[in-house]
Amino acid sequence: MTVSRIAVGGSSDRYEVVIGNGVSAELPHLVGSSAERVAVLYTGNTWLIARPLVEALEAAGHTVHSMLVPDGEAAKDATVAAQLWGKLGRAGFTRSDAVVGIGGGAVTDLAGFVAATWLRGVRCVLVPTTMLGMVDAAVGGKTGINTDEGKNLVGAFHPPAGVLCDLDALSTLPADDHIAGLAEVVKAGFIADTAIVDLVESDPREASRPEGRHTRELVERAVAVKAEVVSADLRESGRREMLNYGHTLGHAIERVEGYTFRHGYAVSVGMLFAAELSRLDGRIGAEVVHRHRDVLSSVGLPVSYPEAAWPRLNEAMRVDKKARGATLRFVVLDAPGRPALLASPSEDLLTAAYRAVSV
Ligand SMILES: NC(=O)c1ccc[n+]([C@@H]2O[C@H](COP(=O)([O-])OP(=O)(O)OC[C@H]3O[C@@H](n4cnc5c(N)ncnc54)[C@H](O)[C@@H]3O)[C@@H](O)[C@H]2O)c1
Ligand SMILES: O=C(O)C(=O)C[C@@H](O)[C@H](O)[C@H](O)COP(=O)(O)O
Ligand SMILES: [Zn+2]
Repeated sequence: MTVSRIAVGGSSDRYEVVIGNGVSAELPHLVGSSAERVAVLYTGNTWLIARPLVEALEAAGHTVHSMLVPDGEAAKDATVAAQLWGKLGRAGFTRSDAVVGIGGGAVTDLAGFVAATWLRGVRCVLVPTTMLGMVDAAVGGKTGINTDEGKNLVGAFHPPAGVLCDLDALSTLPADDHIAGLAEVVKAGFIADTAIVDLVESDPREASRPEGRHTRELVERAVAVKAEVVSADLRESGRREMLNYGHTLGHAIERVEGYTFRHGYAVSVGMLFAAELSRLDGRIGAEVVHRHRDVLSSVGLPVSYPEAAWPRLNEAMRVDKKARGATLRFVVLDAPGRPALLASPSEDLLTAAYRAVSV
């Protein structure tokens, strides 16, 4: 059994992302012996994965508090976080105790946020169970919840103590959720490691299946991209912004849809929009835009959105975290593998780019 270990962070906050089949068995070791109490956050869809891990933690001598949270984006809500703070308080969680998140990106974002805020920060271990969670959400220490005003508007940077990407978990993931995760994989390809794009292009059908022969390499390569970027710039004061490629429009779509549209799907449309912006700003040729459209649609990701939504999307983009005052800032490409920032594009440019991705 091959296990890959990708280091993230510097000397003071170093942790590993462990990738392989069966690696969630390492959970008790990562939680560590100093934690007496362990809160395990899971959803109805991840209980079968969480139950043996809860039993392993109990066998290791921890008092486990299993905490069911709502499925999907409904978990990333202030009322859910407040309920969990109440449970931690009533159970007497102290600074030596730990929080574990077992689920997709929504659960790991919530678990990280609760761990970051409880007593101003306790140990957190993440066991992502979706493709998207493994390649992106659980890595890098961005935690957060949504508000009515926008996506991830409340949160904290709180790196986990470790991340266990157990590829076995992907066997029960619905196909649409696997495909949504491929959007962040392709993103890592276009911003940094174009071998990822080559790999998906070489066999889109294989890439679309969790058990496909390229899955492990896609996870490893995307995690390596994220690890390298967040190790250099945890708090997003510069370089990390590249990981937001496709997210300015993507988050606006999620908000306009009331957070019912898969994050990965929204990012897919958002990436095509960012590619069109790059082309219209004279940075890349039409062939790079075609490459985006072809590779994203080849795995079943959406590449267009209704034209009539533009006024609402344009307004929703204003709360993007990369904005500075009234200045909108977009991650664009100078070439595949060379991201750049575009500040204050004109309304005409934005409208033209949207027209190119709308139906
Ligand atoms: N913090 C970050 O850096 C970061 C990065 C990317 C995305 N995100 C966030 O991640 C979230 C999206 O994550 P997601 O795509 O994993 O969605 P998700 O967490 O909503 O999970 C998708 C669905 O899959 C189900 N599921 C999870 N694992 C399963 C399994 N093994 N078998 C069967 N069903 C399973 C879930 O219950 C859910 O219904 C968004 O909120 C996004 O903002 C955060
Ligand atoms: O880790 C990052 O940095 C990213 O931007 C990764 C994104 O894929 C992710 O969706 C992130 O949650 C977006 O962050 P936000 O700061 O734009 O809310
Ligand atoms: Zn994302």
